[in-house]
Amino acid sequence: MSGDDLKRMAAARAVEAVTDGMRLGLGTGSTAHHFVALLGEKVRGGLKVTGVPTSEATRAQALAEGIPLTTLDETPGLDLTVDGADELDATLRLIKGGGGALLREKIVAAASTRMIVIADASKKVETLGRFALPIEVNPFGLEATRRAVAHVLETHGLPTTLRLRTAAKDKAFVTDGGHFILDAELGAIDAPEALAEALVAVPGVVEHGLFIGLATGAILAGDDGVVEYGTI
Ligand SMILES: O=C(CO)[C@H](O)[C@H](O)COP(=O)(O)O
Repeated sequence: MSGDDLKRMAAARAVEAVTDGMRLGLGTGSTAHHFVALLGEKVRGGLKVTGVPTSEATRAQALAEGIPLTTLDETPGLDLTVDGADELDATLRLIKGGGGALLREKIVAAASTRMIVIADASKKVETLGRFALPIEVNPFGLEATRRAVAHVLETHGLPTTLRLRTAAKDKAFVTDGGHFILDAELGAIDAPEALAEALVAVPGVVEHGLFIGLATGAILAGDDGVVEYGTI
């Protein structure tokens, strides 16, 4: 089975957890794309839900699918967010932001009673850090912020190389919120909570991709089938 088939399989299981009247956070990325497409089919079949998209890309897709949308200003509390992840560990700590939507993804997940991660089984790791940690920063003072972030990484015994994420033609990638992303190749993050706390304390850091205490369940699809973790 292809990786994309596995993503769709995990998404299909998550759609089963959606019930009438739910206020949903709609994730970003290729796995969440499957979820939004399958949810759209259900909505066209009569399911009543409202969604808050975590990116402009997901907003466009959800609108095309006919999924009614709301905002966190109109609807500050959500029942369930379904989103992908770049990595997750056994305690449902995540690295997210490979698609650059980490800020809105974290705000939406934090506003939700439950967050289900959908992914192919290759995303599960023993120790977070194989995937480069995205750190979203304000463009103002980029070099000063980069130095301060490198200092935090050094004090946590981690590699300090930070790569400014680029888009087409070597231009800096710009998030939906108008920020840049520094990707940190860390290898293994032994103390994610401490690192998360230290990173958000750096002026200029808008958010980082460590999602701790947010996911309540995970659906992972592999060649042997679907495995669920936590509460679905
Ligand atoms: O965090 C994300 C976007 O910011 C995505 O959820 C993450 O990158 C996983 O993407 P995919 O489902 O395409 O593997």
